[in-house]
Order: sequence, then C-alpha cells, then structure tokens
Amino acid sequence: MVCQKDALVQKVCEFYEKISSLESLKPSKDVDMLFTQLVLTCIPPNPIDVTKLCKRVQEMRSKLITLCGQAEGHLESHYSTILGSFDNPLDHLNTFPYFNNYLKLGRLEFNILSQHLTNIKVPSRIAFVGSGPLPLTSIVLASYHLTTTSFHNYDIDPSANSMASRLLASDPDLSKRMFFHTKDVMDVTSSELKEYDVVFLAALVGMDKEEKVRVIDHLAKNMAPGAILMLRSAHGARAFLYPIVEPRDLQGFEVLSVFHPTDEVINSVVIARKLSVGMPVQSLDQGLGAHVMLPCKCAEIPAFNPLNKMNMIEEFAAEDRLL
Ligand SMILES: C[S@+](CC[C@H](N)C(=O)[O-])C[C@H]1O[C@@H](n2cnc3c(N)ncnc32)[C@H](O)[C@@H]1O
Repeated sequence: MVCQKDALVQKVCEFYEKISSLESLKPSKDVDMLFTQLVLTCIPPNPIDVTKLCKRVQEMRSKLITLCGQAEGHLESHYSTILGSFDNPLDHLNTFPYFNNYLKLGRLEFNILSQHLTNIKVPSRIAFVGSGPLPLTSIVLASYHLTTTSFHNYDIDPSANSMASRLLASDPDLSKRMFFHTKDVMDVTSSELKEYDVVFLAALVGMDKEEKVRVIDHLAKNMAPGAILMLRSAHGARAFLYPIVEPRDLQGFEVLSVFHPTDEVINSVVIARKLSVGMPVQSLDQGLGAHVMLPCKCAEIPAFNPLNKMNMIEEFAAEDRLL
C-alpha cells in the first residue's frame, strides 16, 4: 500500500500541515505560495492511485480537498470584487491569475461536448451547477463557443450569485443570456432540470464521495432522458486537490468518455448521457477502458488544441496508459 513512505505523499502531507495551520485561507502571500507549490507538486503525471492510500492519508486527502475548495472560493470572491469595480469587468478577466486555464478547460469541454451532441447541433439551454462568484466556465463557453445558448447558473450562496451577476450587467449580450439562481442543487426540481440539454457540475459541488453521489443521483432522477451531464474529476496526484468521479458513480447515465489532461488544466472531464427508460444500463464491470475517449476521435476535431500539439500527444499517451 502506497502511504506515508512515498515521497510524493510525504510532500503533500507536509503541505497539508502548513495549509491547515494557516489562520485564514483568503488570498495573501503565504496562502498563494503554499497553494501554488501544492498544485505544482500534484500536476506532473504520476501513477499514484489515491483510492488505495491508507486510512490516515485518505482522511488527510479529504480535508485537503475541503481546504482547497475554501481557498478557491476566497480567491474567486477576491477577484470578482476587483473585476466588479471596472466599468466593463469582462474586458479585464485576465486579471484573474488562472483565466488562461479556464480558457483551455472551456475549449476542451466544448470540443468533448460537440463530439457527443447527437440530436441537436447547438444546445439552447445549459445549466451550470456551482458557478461561484466568478462564473468563468459559463463566461468562456457563452463568449467563444456557444454564442447563442442561454446559461442558467446555480449556486447555493446568494453572495456568489450577486457578485457574479454584477460582472455581466454591463455586457449587452451576456446579460441577456446568463441567468443566476440561488439554490442548493438538491432543491432544483425535475421540471426545471428537464429544461436543460446539458448540465455542467462544478468539481467542488459534492466535495466527498457520498455527497457527490447524492448530487449525481438527484440529477439522474430529474434530468431529461438523453440530456448530457458534464462533470469534472481528477486523476493521479491531482486527486489530492479535487474529488474523483468514477464511472461507477454515474448510475442512471451512460458514460461517454473520460479525458485526463496532462497540462496545467487540472481537472479531468467526464461526459455522460442520461439513460432513457428501457436503455441498457452500463455494466459496472466494464470499468473505464470502454469509455475512455480514443485518440482517433480527438484527431477528428480539427480545432482540438491547435496551439499545443505536444500537449495533445501527451494527453493521448495518458489515455493509452488507461486502455
Ligand atoms: C468555487 S466553485 C465555482 C466554479 C467555477 N467558478 C467555474 O466556473 O468552474 C464552487 C461553487 O459551488 C457552490 N456549491 C457548492 N455546493 C453547492 C450545492 N449543493 N448547490 C449549488 N451550489 C453549490 C459553492 O457555493 C461555490 O460557489
């Protein structure tokens, strides 16, 4: 069993000790430095399977994910406040230090989604659950990729929604296509969820396995048959930062593909389709292999990661290892 003796696990445990003793997780020199170093430690491809770690390290991992989520929330609020002070906040999005990652993640998610939209060419209504004070995924998708789609953003936190909507108020297009709903995802009704062609679930909605599975089950019971669910997961050492979603967690959905980036985009992307009654249910024994996106499918998308061929090869290589 990989545990405290492993050099990477040891390093992550040391970061956890330092981060958990911080007085506040709000952006500051110390907080920024510790999280930057933690992220850089977890980014390189590593064969570690965090689900096989000993109990003590598993507990540390789940507390670390919670701390990372809280710090991310503070970081988003901080930058949303700064951006909200500009006349045209959307012209200054690159003030946010990770904006480039969102551009890459948005393009990746759009390309994966486009491959699997069978009945419709362009979704007319998308829900983003857990949009936060800085709803960058919805902004990137609405501005560059899905320029006629309406985005319904859900967040449990009213202050996140008021900060987020302030960012869009001065934009004549996005202010008419972005909507904000203050709700726990578990309270979003069937009649509401059935209206969406695609539902995105943020990585930090459902920070532990039980909560994530409860949210997925709620979506499985209430989304329209055939609708698409886009989720974010984590692979290798990146799973010290974000929760893992496994195909077996997606009861009621057919898992279409799982993509593990190897560049600075941290999250893996999982795409699944809500099963219709009578459709064969995916066998859990099939595992990941049958659902991992094949290199040839990626190559069919001409615009796929055009600026970074090296990274694309690495991504394919990462998938090859899984197959
Ligand atoms: C900080 S992240 C935001 C993601 C990011 N802005 C993006 O564009 O990908 C997670 C957000 O999920 C919200 N959240 C957590 N649990 C939720 C739930 N059960 N229902 C709705 N929103 C939730 C939190 O309030 C938080 O603002």
